[in-house]
Amino acid sequence: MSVVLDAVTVEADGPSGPAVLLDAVSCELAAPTTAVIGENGSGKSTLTKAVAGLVRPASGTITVDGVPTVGHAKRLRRSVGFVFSNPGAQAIMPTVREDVALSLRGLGLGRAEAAARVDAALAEHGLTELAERACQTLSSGQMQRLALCSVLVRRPRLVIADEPTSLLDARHRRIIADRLLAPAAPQVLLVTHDMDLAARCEEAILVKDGRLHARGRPECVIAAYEETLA
Ligand SMILES: Nc1ncnc2c1ncn2[C@@H]1O[C@H](COP(=O)(O)OP(=O)(O)OP(=O)(O)O)[C@@H](O)[C@H]1O
Repeated sequence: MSVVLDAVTVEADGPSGPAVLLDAVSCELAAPTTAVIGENGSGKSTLTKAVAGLVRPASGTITVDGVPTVGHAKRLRRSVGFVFSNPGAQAIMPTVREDVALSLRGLGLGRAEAAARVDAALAEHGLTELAERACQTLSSGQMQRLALCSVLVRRPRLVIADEPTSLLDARHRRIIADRLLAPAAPQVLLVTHDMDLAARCEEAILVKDGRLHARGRPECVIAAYEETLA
């Protein structure tokens, strides 16, 4: 899918008038995997939330495969999945299985097909044994795997994941990274502070002070990031 940002500015109320969180960002993101890197507070989450239609630009436009993100939330939800950086906020159903199953509502699947898809997704994310557990009893890392599972089970064409491996142990970090970056996986827009993970993407962008500071091969963008930190 082609994600096109054209002069996107995002503002929020600040103590002395509107604060600019994103400042006239323009780019096209069409690589199978794109890493979004940058310092804390640089605007990475704001940018990805705007692409998912969760944040409304003050000016400029964003289109996903030609569909504007503003005013097309329902259509966007069919093809774009968003994994939040605080996974606890994402689980809404009492049990793990119910939470994953809820994601399939509205897709028109038969009961047996939906149940099979939920079982397969739970197994892929190492959650089978936790299927009947109350979501709120999961550890942070288990909750993060549930958040990703609940998004991927819908088979979105574009997955936007905000630091999806930040709470995982080394084994699960590798499993989830391999899954997200697999050739047959959906297109991925990945916010991360893990430079090894960023380096495995096809492309990277560097956000600095709400602006697009660099874009290109991950190794070049990571080098540009390191220069800004020097
Ligand atoms: N609703 C809001 N109101 C005011 N300021 C906001 C709001 N949302 C975000 N900000 C500010 O905008 C800036 C960018 O935030 P954002 O969450 O996009 O950063 P980030 O690059 O994802 O950071 P991190 O790496 O820490 O997750 C930060 O200074 C943040 O405090």
